[in-house]
Amino acid sequence: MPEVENVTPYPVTTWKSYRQDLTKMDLPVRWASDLVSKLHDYINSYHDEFRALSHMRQVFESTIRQNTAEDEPDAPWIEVTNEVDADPAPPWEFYYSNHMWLGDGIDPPDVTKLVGCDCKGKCDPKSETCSCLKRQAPYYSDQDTEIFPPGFAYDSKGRLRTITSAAPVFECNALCSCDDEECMNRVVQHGRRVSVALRKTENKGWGVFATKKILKGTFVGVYAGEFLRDDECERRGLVYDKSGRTYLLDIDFYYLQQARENPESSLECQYVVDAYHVGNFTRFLNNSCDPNCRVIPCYINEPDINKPLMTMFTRIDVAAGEELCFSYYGIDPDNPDEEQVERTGRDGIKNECRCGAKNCVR
Ligand SMILES: C[S@@+](CC[C@H](N)C(=O)[O-])C[C@H]1O[C@@H](n2cnc3c(N)ncnc32)[C@H](O)[C@@H]1O
Repeated sequence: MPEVENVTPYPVTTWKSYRQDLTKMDLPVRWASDLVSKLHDYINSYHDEFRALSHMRQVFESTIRQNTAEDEPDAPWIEVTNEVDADPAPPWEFYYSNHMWLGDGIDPPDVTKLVGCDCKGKCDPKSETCSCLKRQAPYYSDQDTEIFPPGFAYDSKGRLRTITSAAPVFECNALCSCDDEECMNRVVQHGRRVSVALRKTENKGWGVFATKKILKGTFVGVYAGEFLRDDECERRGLVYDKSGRTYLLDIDFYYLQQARENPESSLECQYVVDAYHVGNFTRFLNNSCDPNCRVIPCYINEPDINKPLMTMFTRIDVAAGEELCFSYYGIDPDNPDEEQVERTGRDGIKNECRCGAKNCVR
């Protein structure tokens, strides 16, 4: 067919060119250097007795609500409870946020490299053209196609179809033409739906507890925090080690390790998420040698394979009242023989592990 000449002085706008224009759009970028600590500085300047007042718990809960009002308006309220000692809330040492905050030397996502699918309405898990599905497929190609037919990472209820491997998830993104509400390949981007509480534990500090039953494969939350280069974290790790508490989480998955072994790899350094100064409830997830959650790498508007979001999903059904935990050491009860990745790297637990699991190995 001959090219149609554009006879008007204005460019012809098609759906495709409209989406290409979106690549010039600015996705919101948050810089760690812009983080504010006004509220916690103010509260920490109060007298100890005032900070110990029980109503500080409500201030903490309201701060969570206020800082997440835009990105998870429908998420269940996070309650803070403590039946162990008199602390009304966790220490006022971090800014509550569900987002990633970029540290020095970290480039924002290059949206000109982001590819969006051309699907209309709901993305079809049997589609032969959906580019998001094509991106997902190689990571699931080793599955038995009888019991695990090709498709998206999620089932129609938004739960992971397999949780027995840390295969990455590629969600539809800001450049996709599918429907934001209807598409089954958009789960993490819609935010938390599970009911959780922050509770003080007997011997591991604060922890995260399910307040309602959570089914296997359910999205729990993004491990939000500062997105940093590994070298920056070496220094931080030494400081955290002294306190015996760390919130560093290495981004180190099997497929990134394989890429790094390739001599032509573009991966300059490893990346790390630090949830000490900024983070959400997932920063309170404790370690377990028999975990009920697992870290899954997830990509939404980030085309760089080295920079996934670290997302938490349940790996088994979790009953109301159970503590949510993951393995800092990459222990995977589904693949016990697999080589373990030391996930928090720098001594996630300085002293002995108090997870209480029968198979506790630390
Ligand atoms: C990411 S934080 C988890 C939240 C922490 N409990 C708090 O109160 O802020 C990691 C720290 O919690 C403690 N921790 C987590 N799991 C533990 C376990 N199984 N046994 C002992 N301490 C644990 C260690 O101090 C560790 O460095």
